[in-house]
Order: sequence, then C-alpha cells, then structure tokens
Amino acid sequence: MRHPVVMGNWKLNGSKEMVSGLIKGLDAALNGVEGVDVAIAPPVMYLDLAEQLLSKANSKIILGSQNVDLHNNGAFTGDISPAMLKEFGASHIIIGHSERREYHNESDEFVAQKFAFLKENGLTPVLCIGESEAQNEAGETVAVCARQLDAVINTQGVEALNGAIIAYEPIWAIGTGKAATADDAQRIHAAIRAHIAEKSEEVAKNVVIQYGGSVKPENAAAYFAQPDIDGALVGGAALVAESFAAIAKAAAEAKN
Ligand SMILES: O=C[C@H](O)COP(=O)(O)O
Repeated sequence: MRHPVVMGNWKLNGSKEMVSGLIKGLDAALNGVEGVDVAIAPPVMYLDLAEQLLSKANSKIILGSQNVDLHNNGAFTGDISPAMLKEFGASHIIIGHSERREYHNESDEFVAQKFAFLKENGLTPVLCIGESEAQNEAGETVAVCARQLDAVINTQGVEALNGAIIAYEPIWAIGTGKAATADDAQRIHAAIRAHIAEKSEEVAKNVVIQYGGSVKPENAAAYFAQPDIDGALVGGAALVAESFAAIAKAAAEAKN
C-alpha cells in the first residue's frame, strides 16, 4: 500500500512574514489530518526559519527543498549541499523540475547524478518528469517520461527508485490553470508505472507517483480517486494555507 504524499513547492516566493504566517496557518489547518505525508519546500533562504517554526509547533509537516548540488563542500559558488539541507531538517528534495531543466539547462544525466547524490546522503529525491506541450501534441509523453526515468534506472538500477518520489508534471499544465484531466493523468501514471515494472514489478508497485500542474482544491479529489496517482506536487495553491490543506485532506480522504 502506497502512502500518499502531498508536497508544496513554494518556488521563488516568500518573506520572513509570509513563511511564518503560512507555516502557522498550515499547521493549524492540518490539525487532525491523518494518512497523508505533507511536505513543503520553501526557498532555501527560509529553511532555518521554517525548521524553527515547525519544531516549535511540534508539527508533522515534512521539510523539503527545491534543489541541491552534486557536492557536499568545495569551491562551488552559490550552491547548496545535501549535508547543509540535512542540517536544517530538509529531507524531501525536488530535482529535475522543468523550470530548472529549462532555465538552468539541467540535462537528464545531470538530474540523475543529483538523484544518486541525494540517495547517497540519505535524502528523498522528488524526481520531476514531464513533457512539453509540443511533445504532448506529438504523442511523445510516455517516451519523454521514460527517457527521463531511464537516466536514473540505467545508471543506478531500478531499485534506486525505492523510497524516492516521482512527480509527473506536464509542463503545459504548470501554473497555467490548464490542468491535465484526471483520466489523462491516470493514463500517464499507469504508463510510467508500467515502464518501471518492466524492470521490477515490486519497485513499480511501491513507488509514489505524484501529479503536478495546476492542482487546486477543486480538482484534487478527482486526481486522488485514480489508482496510480499517489499525491500531488503543488505550486500556486501551496502558497495559501487553506488551499494546500484542502488538497492534503482530499488525498487523505481518497487514499484511506
Ligand atoms: O512544482 C510544482 C509545479 O510546478 C506545479 O505548479 P502549479 O501548481 O502552480 O501549476
């Protein structure tokens, strides 16, 4: 039985005041919600504050981050290491987000190296995969997702996916309000799981696959009603405590 995971990717949004208000609001709104792992990835600058607030509230919210470097120390100006993330209590680390693939030219191979380095350091990779609008229209969605996954599977073995999280995010659905239908998302999730099952049915059965792309309280329940959608990676709606909590509650209700 896979445990649902709902994660908020705050992207480049935040201030001390916002972090404080959002974490307090979220912790209160999630009071009594069981059966779903809820994680947040604030900008790295606010991890210290977030860790302090979560620990003061004795919160169950999991702390995450939006990126990581391939080294734990050295002359790598501007980068953040797994060791640093761990020191501030972050465990779930987003890699391969389409915004980083696009704006920072991150290749499948580079993302796969980050995946391996996170695992080596005992952190949970949240591996984002997904196709562009043009690839979608050309019918290449499954092939693109398989290629992005194979960068990990072919270098680290399919078992490397054990304990990791995959986030299927069609790029055309991110921040656009044009979400994939629950049926279409389910079809792709099933294909992703089938691709993994070609190497190991056991790994495929256990790996958590989130959907991401314009998930809102209004459409969340439809996604979570699908058998292969195990949670969500949420952007915009994760910046409002009530909305994000409603999405987490929908996952808890659908999956338990
Ligand atoms: O990482 C989150 C995704 O990019 C989804 O963002 P969104 O919910 O604003 O569409």
